[in-house]
Amino acid sequence: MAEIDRNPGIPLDLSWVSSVSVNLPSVKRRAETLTTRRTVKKHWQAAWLLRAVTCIDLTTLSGDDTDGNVERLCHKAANPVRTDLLDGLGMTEAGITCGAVCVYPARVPAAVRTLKRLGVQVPVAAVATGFPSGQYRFKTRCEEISLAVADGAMEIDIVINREMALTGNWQGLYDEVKAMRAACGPAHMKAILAVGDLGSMTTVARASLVAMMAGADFIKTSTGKEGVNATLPVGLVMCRAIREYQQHTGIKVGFKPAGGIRTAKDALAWLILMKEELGDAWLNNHMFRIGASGLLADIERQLFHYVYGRYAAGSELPMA
Ligand SMILES: O=C[C@H](O)COP(=O)(O)O
Repeated sequence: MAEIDRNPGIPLDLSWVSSVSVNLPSVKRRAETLTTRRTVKKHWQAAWLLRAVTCIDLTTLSGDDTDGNVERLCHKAANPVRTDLLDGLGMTEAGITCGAVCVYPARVPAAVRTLKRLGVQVPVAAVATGFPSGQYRFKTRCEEISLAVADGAMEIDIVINREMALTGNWQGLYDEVKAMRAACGPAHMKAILAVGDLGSMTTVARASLVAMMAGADFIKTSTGKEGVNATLPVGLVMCRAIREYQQHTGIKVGFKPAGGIRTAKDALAWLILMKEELGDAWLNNHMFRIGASGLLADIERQLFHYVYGRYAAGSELPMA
């Protein structure tokens, strides 16, 4: 993401924040029609799926992560699609990689080392600030950011303080996110709202705005650990907040749905949402990421089908 502009943020505008409200039935209706009114034509699907691959933050966030499995993840992020499939699609020279590798702070050194050894420009994203709950002291949450940046993370996925959003303490939330943004230094910051914890779509829309006002370069739906994670209706509300922020400030903020996105069909639905609500400027990995631990396997299976006309046996796509 190095070459794109950052979001410098703006002063907190409380009257704008409190003026926001969401009409839930109309959001649901719109989300339902998104994938029925518009589909991706068969002969474009492989191209869209390859685009989705380049937008994946290939993720492992498990208690039993080791340097070994993080190294394997980095190899996969550097070469996400088998060479024969790329040959079959005429994309051998396209240099397709995932958007980033996303890991816990303790795994950043292994990820940075491995990607450097592989010689690919895939950034390492670290979750930080007491991910996933954020229930830690402010000082240690900020220190986690600085340590991950010092270890070479170029992107930081912070979690917001849910209590502040739930109680409408927008000034407190703004101050925290702004301080986190300062701790990120040159690293790009994605603000995870943990939408499944926020109780209402209006709170999601207001928290989206406050995070952007405080300087978030991306807003992200979920940690993947809440009961409800990325859904199209919530994505729609967040994309509209991004659009409103751009209309008022001229600043483009990126979007990252994450949590439970597992199928090629899901990936296409999220791309359609981006195209319909934000336009082509968001159809790239500078402005759009999909946080996922298990999505790539299904995309590779669909690409195999596209190239060979049949689905692969498990043994034919072992890396997936
Ligand atoms: O930030 C990424 C999420 O933790 C990934 O969630 P997932 O494991 O459900 O794909």
